[in-house]
Amino acid sequence: MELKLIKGHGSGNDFLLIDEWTYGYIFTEENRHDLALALCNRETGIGADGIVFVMESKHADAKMRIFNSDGSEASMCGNGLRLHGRYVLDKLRRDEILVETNKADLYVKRDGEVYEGVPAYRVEISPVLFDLDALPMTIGKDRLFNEIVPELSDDIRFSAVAVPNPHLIAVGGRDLIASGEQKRIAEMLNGENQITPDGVNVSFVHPIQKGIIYVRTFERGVGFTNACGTAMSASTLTTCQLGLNELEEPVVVYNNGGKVRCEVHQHETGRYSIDLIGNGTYMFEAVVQLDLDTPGHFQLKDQKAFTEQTAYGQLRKEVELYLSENVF
Ligand SMILES: N[C@@H](CCC[C@H](N)C(=O)O)C(=O)O
Repeated sequence: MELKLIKGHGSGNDFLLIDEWTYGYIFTEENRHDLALALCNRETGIGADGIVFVMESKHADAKMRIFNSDGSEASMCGNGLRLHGRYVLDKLRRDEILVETNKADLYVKRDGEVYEGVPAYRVEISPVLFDLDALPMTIGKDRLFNEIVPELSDDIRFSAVAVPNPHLIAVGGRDLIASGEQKRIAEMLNGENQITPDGVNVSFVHPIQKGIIYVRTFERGVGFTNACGTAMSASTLTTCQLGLNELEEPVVVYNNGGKVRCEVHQHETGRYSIDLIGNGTYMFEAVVQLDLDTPGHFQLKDQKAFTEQTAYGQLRKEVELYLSENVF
């Protein structure tokens, strides 16, 4: 069959966008898993952190499903939702839509520019759950906020939150980022283990100054990525709870692939939601010729690059300079 796709990214977290809805592709669950494994491989495939599927929704404007590069499905993806949302906003010629995801219906809105020539999209990150059962995480307690978990480290404090995909967050100085501990702990928690049997996204956060943080994430199902939208949202929330940032105030979040803005809201019921605002940039479109039974043997045809990457390249250069002066 011939499969049309767009490769794009949110903060350098790159995805293949496949529109099942418009093109009427019929996939089984196994097909989606196999496509992610085959096409996301950076050596033998096209290369990406995951596949974002655009689907029809029975009650919302569209539906998103996200598969990590290892073929596993995630319940949510913040950077992927911006890319998906941009595609659907353009398709429906709207400024705001509601997107069905695995566990919630979330809004996506156009929101000015994140940088000159780089349009921004605001997406809702919700629900926010603190019970460790929601991750799941088993350490003999119900919640984890800024505490040492002896099974993980003697001196790094962790907080856990599901948005609703699972996140473990440590906040500290430049030495924490440079420690090498993130890889060790994340690999342990994403291998066979009793603490996080489904794996977990692990982020190390460096507060640069009030209103500005840096986040690096080891993603479940992928490994280190340039950025993870749900992780940056969850990390901003944790810094607010620690008193380092303010609720309702924009926080600039630097990452290895660019920067976004996050705003944490607390509602009357006490529940939190987070707005994640950043780019959804297209890199190229192409047609993939493959047999769904053997997606590893594919042919990439009619590849056409989008020029909008140039403006993003400028943003990225500025971010690299900022990070070299303030983080590394
Ligand atoms: N990069 C994503 C999150 C993708 C899913 C994650 N790896 C998981 O398995 O939970 C984002 O931008 O949020």
